[in-house]
Amino acid sequence: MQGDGEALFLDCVGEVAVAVGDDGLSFQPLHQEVSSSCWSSIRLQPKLDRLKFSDVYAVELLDVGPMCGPWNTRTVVQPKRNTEMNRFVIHAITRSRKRPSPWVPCEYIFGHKDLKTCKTWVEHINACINKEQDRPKNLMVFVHPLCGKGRGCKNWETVAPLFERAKVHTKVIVTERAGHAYATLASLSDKELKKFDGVIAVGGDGLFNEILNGLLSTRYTDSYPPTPEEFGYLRSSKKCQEHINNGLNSSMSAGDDVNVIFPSSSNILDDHEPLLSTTQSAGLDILSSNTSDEPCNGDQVPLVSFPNSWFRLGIIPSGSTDAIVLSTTGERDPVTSALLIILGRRIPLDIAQVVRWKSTPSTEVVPTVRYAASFAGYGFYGEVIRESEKYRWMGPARYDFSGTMVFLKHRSYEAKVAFLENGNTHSLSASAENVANGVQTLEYLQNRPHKTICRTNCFICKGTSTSEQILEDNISGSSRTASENPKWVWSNGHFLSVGAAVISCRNERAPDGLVADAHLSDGFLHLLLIRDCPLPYYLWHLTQFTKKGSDPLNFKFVEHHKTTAFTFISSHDESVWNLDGELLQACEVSVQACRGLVNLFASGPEV
Ligand SMILES: Nc1ncnc2c1ncn2[C@@H]1O[C@H](COP(=O)(O)OP(=O)(O)OP(=O)(O)O)[C@@H](O)[C@H]1O
Repeated sequence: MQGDGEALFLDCVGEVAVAVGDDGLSFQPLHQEVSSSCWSSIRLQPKLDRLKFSDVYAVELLDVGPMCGPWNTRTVVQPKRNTEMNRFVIHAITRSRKRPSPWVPCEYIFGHKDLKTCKTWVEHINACINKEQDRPKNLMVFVHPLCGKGRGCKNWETVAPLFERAKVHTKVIVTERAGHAYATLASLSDKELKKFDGVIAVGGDGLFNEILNGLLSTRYTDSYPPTPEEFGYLRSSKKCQEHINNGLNSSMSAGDDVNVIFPSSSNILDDHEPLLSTTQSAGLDILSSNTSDEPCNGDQVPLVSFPNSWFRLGIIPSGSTDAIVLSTTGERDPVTSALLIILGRRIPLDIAQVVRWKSTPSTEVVPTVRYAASFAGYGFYGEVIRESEKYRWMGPARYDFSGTMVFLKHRSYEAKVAFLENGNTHSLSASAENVANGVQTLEYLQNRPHKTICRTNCFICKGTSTSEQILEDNISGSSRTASENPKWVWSNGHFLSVGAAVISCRNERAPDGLVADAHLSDGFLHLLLIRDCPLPYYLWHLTQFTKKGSDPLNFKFVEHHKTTAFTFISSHDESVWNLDGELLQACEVSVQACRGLVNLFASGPEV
């Protein structure tokens, strides 16, 4: 099988010499008649002569069956068309050169007169693909049956055979209510969780957000976001201490005064939102072994903590909003996502940790932790989600309808925002006085930083310190790393919206996303403060998002700060936040970017 290779018959191509290399197979046609045009027959990539094991997800022995010669050569090459042979098939992926993002399953069917030869090839290729690192063997899959237009189950049925073929075991749970996935994961013992290589959401951003929160609620034990001194929650540490003393939190350590370690088990206190209610039993057999046989862990430190290098999350896009999938794979395609999962692709993802200190100005301070993978937004963004709940019967169209209603109300909210200014990171600021002037000046346009788009193998996310990166940082005026002495900068006034994008948040309405140059794992949030401005300017700003290559942040009433953390205070009674499309009532929050907190089955967008 090495060297010059063994002669096999490749369906639709003819006789080829197949050789096994370190990282894949190579094919050489044995007859000149097998021209390059034939090589690019329907099943193969143009001019493909090599198949990498990293792109192969299964190999199977087939029954004896017909093999076709080259479909477009005039000369008949041996053996003749439709000769019966012993066969085996290699299942792999293919991509088009023009549009590399969608991954398409393809088959290479090989034939040989001798069954034993076919069996030996299958065993050998299987051994090679089993050596491929990082492929999942056991996954927990949550299917949201009502997501999108009820596509969840159908999408899972479409991709499930790919997992079966690749021998990836799946434990499938069809969700019965909002909060089901959260409750299952939050109450799952670490011993049970460790049996899985990852969790997959067959749904939209909302289901993914639930899974994320269920996993992190008790397993991420780092400190709260930093807050400015003026925020004044020194008293909160006392509050947290009371919770610990009451036994609500077992893994808290005495940290600094303000930013104490306090995992979101405090969420138990809040039963108004499905995600925050953990008291309801998930009613699943996987929970039956929950605590009884958990190995004794003296320090009560969770066995599974985040970040870690082994566990991954995946999404089979099926929701009405699939911004996380679009921003991390470049496609909204269940098959592409399934193949990225099966082949074990990996990318770290920043997560926003959002601590709600108060839900309304009159309520007590009770810190509650939530996590968002794509976006946290207030004002317009929160109102659209709240309004859309009234029109659930409309399906996904409710977002357009409520967006229009909220836009026409043109409501602004008085708030104070403080963000950490990190040395060289760029800030494009508006001031309250000149918002009515609309777009930015020519000087701004000339000085604005160069955009570095996050792509597959993004050097900014990898954090490598290459000379190109230093050069790029100099050109862009931005820096990957936070400054050692960041300072708090306050921005007060009336805002139409306040939003923090963790990733670009591409979606079908906004092809470049909310922030085109946001990165998947650079450790930064993009804080967007939209000051009150005349309605037509706001409309102009919003419509810019729908055009590829436009600059929606190029308005004087828009502030854009690349930061690692911010704090928000509003005295508004009905303050609501939109976290990955899910509602959270909160008038005081602190937010921080947690760099690479989780890993995704993805390889970055090929944009
Ligand atoms: N079986 C279920 N019944 C009702 N709601 C569910 C169920 N399973 C999950 N949910 C909740 O539905 C919400 C939306 O889920 P998801 O994002 O997957 O779908 P979607 O179609 O994009 O939804 P939406 O349009 O409401 O954002 C999430 O908050 C999730 O917790």
